[in-house]
Amino acid sequence: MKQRTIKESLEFDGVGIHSGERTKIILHPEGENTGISFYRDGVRIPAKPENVVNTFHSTDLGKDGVVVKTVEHLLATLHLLGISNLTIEVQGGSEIPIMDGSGYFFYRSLKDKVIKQEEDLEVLQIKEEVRVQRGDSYIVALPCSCFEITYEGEFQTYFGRQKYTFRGNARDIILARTFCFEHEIEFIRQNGLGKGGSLDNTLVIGRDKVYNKGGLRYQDEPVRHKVFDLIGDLYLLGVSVRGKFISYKGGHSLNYELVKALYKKAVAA
Ligand SMILES: O=C(NO)C1(CSc2ccc(Oc3ccc(Cl)cc3)cc2)CCOCC1
Ligand SMILES: [Zn+2]
Repeated sequence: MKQRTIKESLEFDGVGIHSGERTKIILHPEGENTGISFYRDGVRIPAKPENVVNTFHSTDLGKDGVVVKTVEHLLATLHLLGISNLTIEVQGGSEIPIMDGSGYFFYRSLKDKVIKQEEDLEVLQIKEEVRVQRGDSYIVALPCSCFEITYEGEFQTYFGRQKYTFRGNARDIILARTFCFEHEIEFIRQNGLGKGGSLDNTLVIGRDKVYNKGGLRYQDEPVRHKVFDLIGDLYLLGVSVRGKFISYKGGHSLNYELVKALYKKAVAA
């Protein structure tokens, strides 16, 4: 697979779901082998595992005291489009705009601007089983020439146990929004998070219904979004990944444990 960037700079405006800050991001094309970096307040923060500073309800990067929050949905969209050379300049706030809670607005604007470059993108091929576990949550990476992700969640409320397997088609997950349970909101807000959260950018799930007027975009929207999150967190590896991933109740923290384990193996290889 060839490396890719975009043919011209692109801007997105919006609110950060946790900070509530209004932020503008400007995506700039970059040459081959540059990788993906965020740029804020004069600091360049490569999208790499060593720059992860928080994984509680989002994946945040930081370097030299500068933080860029909630990078996962943009990284997932870039991963799906195979864009691997880009600088994301962050102006105004510290958080990537949540848009409608899914990758749709990023994907819609980016997909027609992708350009192939000369050099190949490195591929990380899973050669042996890698497993990370925390409590009863686990993620297993297995050898496969494919790129396949299965997520199984135990959702309180009427969703109960849901399972979804992604086999590579962006359209199957790009509309899946971030979500929360109505009874979680108070806790999230007490922790100073969710200041920009609303029914416009989050699927809010009650005991026996969703509060969003339009209802669900897919009947299993929450598990599809969890797959989308893992696709974003996996892109911190900065390469194309080949393997079969199975996540049982995983989240950003466990995704990050897996990324560190894979990164360590890849560097050792
Ligand atoms: O998508 C995610 N990460 O990328 C998750 C984000 S959790 C999350 C939960 C709630 C929030 O604030 C809100 C406050 C009030 C309202 Cl009305 C709506 C939202 C904000 C965020 C969900 C899937 O599991 C991983 C975490
Ligand atoms: Zn998410």
